[in-house]
Amino acid sequence: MKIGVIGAGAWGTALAQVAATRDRDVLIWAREPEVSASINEARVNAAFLPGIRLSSAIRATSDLAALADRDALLLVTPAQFLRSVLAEVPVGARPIILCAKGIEAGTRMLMSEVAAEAAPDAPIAVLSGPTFAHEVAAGLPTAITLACEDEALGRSLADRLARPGFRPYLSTDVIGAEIGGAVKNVLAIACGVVEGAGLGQNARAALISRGFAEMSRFGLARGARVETLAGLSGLGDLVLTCSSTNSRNFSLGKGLGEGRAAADLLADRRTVAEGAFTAPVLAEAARDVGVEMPIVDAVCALLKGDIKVDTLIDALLARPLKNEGL
Ligand SMILES: NC(=O)C1=CN([C@@H]2O[C@H](COP(=O)(O)OP(=O)(O)OC[C@H]3O[C@@H](n4cnc5c(N)ncnc54)[C@H](O)[C@@H]3O)[C@@H](O)[C@H]2O)C=CC1
Ligand SMILES: O=C(CO)COP(=O)(O)O
Repeated sequence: MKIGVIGAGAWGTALAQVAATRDRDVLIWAREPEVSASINEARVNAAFLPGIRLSSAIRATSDLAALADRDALLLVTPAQFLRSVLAEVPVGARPIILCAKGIEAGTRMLMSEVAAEAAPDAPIAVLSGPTFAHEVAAGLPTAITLACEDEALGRSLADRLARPGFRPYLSTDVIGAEIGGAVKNVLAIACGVVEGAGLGQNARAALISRGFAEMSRFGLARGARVETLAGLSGLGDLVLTCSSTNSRNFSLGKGLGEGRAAADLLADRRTVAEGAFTAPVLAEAARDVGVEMPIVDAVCALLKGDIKVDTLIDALLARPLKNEGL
């Protein structure tokens, strides 16, 4: 199975590196010609994954047509660009593995729903979990969920990607795997705010727990399974991303917590903080299914610049007491 990777940001590059540990022919599409050149000539992705020496089995191209000979495609552009990129690739009936974490603005669609529209004949899998790209590319031990409704295809894709240090766990719950990854990015912004505002470790733990309750309420309303939400792609990724400034979403939140404006923090960024795009569309999607997500609403308000951090924290803490259950 010849693997093609579409998107040469940090995560696409790390996944190409994973595929290339056993495979002598991995092709990655980079939107930026200078990134293709850097991978092909210097064996490094200086723009998006600096400091990692890349396998000589990875070839880069900036021509999407070059992916025509690939047997399976990993889609690793940011979520808001999945549809436009798929429109340019004649995917046909080749399996696609969706790796972006987000919800499409405007349509409120999950990535699998976008892909089903844009590449209707392609079998779909989702790859999502606690996976900082730098650690994966450096070969550090990592576990991840690979969800595919077709169990036999899921198994063959997992076998194709698995390495001793990279363990896919199989699931058939595509929606559940996607919801965990999309929601945790917004919650990571909230945890960053707690850090930036100096609110302490108790507050961070409370936010992870109550954030998980929000993720679960929304996930269950959308048909996700409990064990997926409590697994690698849900709780696992929530804990990782809420714990470290290695997360772009957590760092964005930290800046907000320190009182900086979202517009300033987001201006001129080359790397993506998906939670900033997901937050408003997630809040709308939650309202569609009648689910309360107060932490997500708070992140939206902060990103819009509608409210100051102190006022927001006071409002969250003043909410009526309630039962802990969902
Ligand atoms: N970096 C990480 O550790 C992980 C990232 N992800 C997810 O992978 C997805 C991609 O993130 P990263 O690789 O980190 O990106 P990145 O932040 O490293 O790079 C940004 C990417 O956006 C691409 N881009 C910019 N404008 C574009 C356009 N108009 N059309 C298509 N692509 C465009 C750039 O070419 C580049 O590949 C995101 O959804 C992210 O949440 C998932 C797991 C881990
Ligand atoms: O998804 C990730 C880790 O699983 C990466 O998180 P950030 O996008 O916040 O850096």
